Amino acid sequence: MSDESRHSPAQMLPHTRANTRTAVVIPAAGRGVRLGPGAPKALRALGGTPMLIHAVRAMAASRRVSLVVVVAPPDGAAEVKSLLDAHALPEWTDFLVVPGGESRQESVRLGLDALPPEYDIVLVHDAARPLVPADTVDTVIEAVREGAPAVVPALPLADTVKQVDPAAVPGEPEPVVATPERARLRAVQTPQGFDRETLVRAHGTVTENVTDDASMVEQLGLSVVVVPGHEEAFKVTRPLDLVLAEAVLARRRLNDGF
Ligand SMILES: Nc1ccn([C@@H]2O[C@H](COP(=O)(O)OP(=O)(O)OP(=O)(O)O)[C@@H](O)[C@H]2O)c(=O)n1
Ligand SMILES: C[C@](O)(CO)[C@H](O)COP(=O)(O)O
Repeated sequence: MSDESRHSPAQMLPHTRANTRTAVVIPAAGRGVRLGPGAPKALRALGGTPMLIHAVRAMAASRRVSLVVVVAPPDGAAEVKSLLDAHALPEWTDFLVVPGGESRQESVRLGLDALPPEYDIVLVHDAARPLVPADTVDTVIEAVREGAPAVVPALPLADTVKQVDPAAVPGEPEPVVATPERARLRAVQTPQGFDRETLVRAHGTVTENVTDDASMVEQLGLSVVVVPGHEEAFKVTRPLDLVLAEAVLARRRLNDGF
């Protein structure tokens, strides 16, 4: 075979995943310690509706999402299933509920284990990011369909970031060891999108605790790409985030006229 025929233009096109089915795993099993005392974070109200329901609806708003797997607090799967039964979802979206684990990573893996075989694109979305717009979800799915094994939505940073000495004395001022160039940094959100086989392999390979799924794919030596995130996809972590989320929701309801 000549070099030309071995590298014909068709062969050089990135592998695309045109006839695909997309599922979302929503880890919702966290306690929400940083938000303060109360029910598990995903079940706390935002605009009178549990945060988890907002997150599920945000995923189901994309017509490409046909299954949502909710990973519930370990002893709360029945309660979460009743909640989902009681709140309307679009008719094109099914859901499953499974109990979660001790860490976010373990909860995501338990969600992946429950995925039926016909789904080849998997998104992982924090229940704690209830207000991500549908356009962001679609942008992530599109990039995976076009061939990227792992896709993260992200935003440039507004603050300068300092790296501190890991050996700093607790309670004492922390010595700065570096200032990474801000223009090259991104604050990463969810949903993160994956070719299913890649994500399953990452969760089966990486054993150390990490803070997002895409970093596990990076550890496999595979490429991860960034697409534009959205300001409203912020994570509800601390009490002030909940104040902001209520304000964003109120603004949306005003704009939608209800
Ligand atoms: N054992 C865990 C821990 C976290 N999560 C989920 O992972 C997402 C991101 O985690 P985070 O915002 O840290 O939530 P919590 O762990 O609940 O927060 P905290 O660390 O303040 O307790 C959340 O949707 C959370 O429910 C999970 O499914 N299982
Ligand atoms: C996955 C994530 O939302 C990306 O920013 C984030 O790392 C989750 O961190 P958390 O401490 O578990 O909330």
